[in-house]
Amino acid sequence: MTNGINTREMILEILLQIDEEGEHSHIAIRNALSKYQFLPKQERAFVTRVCEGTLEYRIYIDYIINSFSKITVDKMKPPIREILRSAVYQLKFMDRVPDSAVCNEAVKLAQKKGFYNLKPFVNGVLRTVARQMDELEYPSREKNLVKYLSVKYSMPEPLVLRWLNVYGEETTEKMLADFLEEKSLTVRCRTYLNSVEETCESLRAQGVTVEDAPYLPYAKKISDFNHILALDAFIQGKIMVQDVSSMLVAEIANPSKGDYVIDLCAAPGGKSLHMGDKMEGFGTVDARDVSQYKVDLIEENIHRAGAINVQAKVKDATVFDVDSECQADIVLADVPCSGYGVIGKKPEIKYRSTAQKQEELVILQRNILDKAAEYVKPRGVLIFSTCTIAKEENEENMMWFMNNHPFKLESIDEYIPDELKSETTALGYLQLLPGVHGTDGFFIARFRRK
Ligand SMILES: C[S@@+](CC[C@H](N)C(=O)[O-])C[C@H]1O[C@@H](n2cnc3c(N)ncnc32)[C@H](O)[C@@H]1O
Repeated sequence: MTNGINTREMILEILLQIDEEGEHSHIAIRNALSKYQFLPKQERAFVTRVCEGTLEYRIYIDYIINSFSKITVDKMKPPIREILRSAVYQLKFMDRVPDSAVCNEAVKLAQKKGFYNLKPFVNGVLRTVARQMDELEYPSREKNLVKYLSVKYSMPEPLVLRWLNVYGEETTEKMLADFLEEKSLTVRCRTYLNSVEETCESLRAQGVTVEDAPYLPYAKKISDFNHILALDAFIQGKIMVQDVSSMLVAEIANPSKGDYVIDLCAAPGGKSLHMGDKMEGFGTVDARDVSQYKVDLIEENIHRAGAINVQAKVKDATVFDVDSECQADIVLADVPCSGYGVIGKKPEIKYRSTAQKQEELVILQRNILDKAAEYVKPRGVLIFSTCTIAKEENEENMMWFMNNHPFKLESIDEYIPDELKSETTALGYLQLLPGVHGTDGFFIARFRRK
């Protein structure tokens, strides 16, 4: 209990919002923490870790609970289920709170939420878990590889199976392990108006640890800070939160100073602003997205960056815009996708994916690519990118596009670091895999209009 706010209750509310109301985890956590701004740093960190950890390890945790409870997790009332899950996360993965306190707090919370008669059940399950979880037998790797990987890395079986078929056992396991790794935040130091060194000095002066991120000299990993909103380098627009994989998009697009660039799915504006910076304030980046809410996010970033050559507009990329026909030197189609490449940052993605959603996404992506093709000038460039590792959304869409539009793939080797060059980059595309390339999972293809 801190200043009248029960952190366990906060955790429960956040988890229910994510699971029952479908909220994104980072938004549910951010909203709850900004409501209780006076919470000390340590308590904020505790709430964040328990929420994120409970979500990341849900399948693993449910396996433990189901091994000791007569009622399986899927039959429990949602508040009881989340109270048990978050308590088991603390018992299994955190040393900060003694086991007995974890159990007592969970029982008290169940009572407070009106489940007086379930107090003995919550108490019984948690005390048994605390006593016996280390002797629990997990699925056998030899007998059932899919189930073993699913429980160990808390990944739904259909996704494990799909990746085993595409990427094989070794790569799949590397990706699964990487999704659960805690990572520092990656930022792009804007080189257009400041030197990287000045920006790093400003960060270090505020106690931030700054390390090199892979591949790009202006990409840095930052840690040891309480809130990014309090960092001068952030307030002054010297850094943008962006994964290296996403920075590679502007490298591969390689815009020239006076270009006209259309970014069809731009919010919150990471790649638009990067391209604007590479154009050193000249030319125009038309940053579009489907709703005013999304465009407001781009505007916020344009304002913070003080970017003069990026403009944000509401425009639905599935609706043909006659005024843009054959106008752009470069079109970026960074399309909405399944997001499997960023499961490490948004763990709820793994529990929400279905085959039907995936099929609908491919239809939407092709619809957007059809329009994107029309906006590229003759001999202009189209960049197609996603933050996923699904072949249907990446390579298969790329092949479909080439077969249906007057474009050809073009080598990206001159725009990327040597470590990333391969047979596919010589052809014109790059699939980055988590745990293999040290970035989020990401796909980028570069086409030239004939
Ligand atoms: C992968 S995100 C874009 C990230 C962005 N390019 C960046 O670097 O910050 C995909 C975006 O597509 C947008 N989107 C979805 N459907 C759209 C549509 N029909 N027209 C335009 N944008 C759309 C979503 O709102 C979302 O912001």
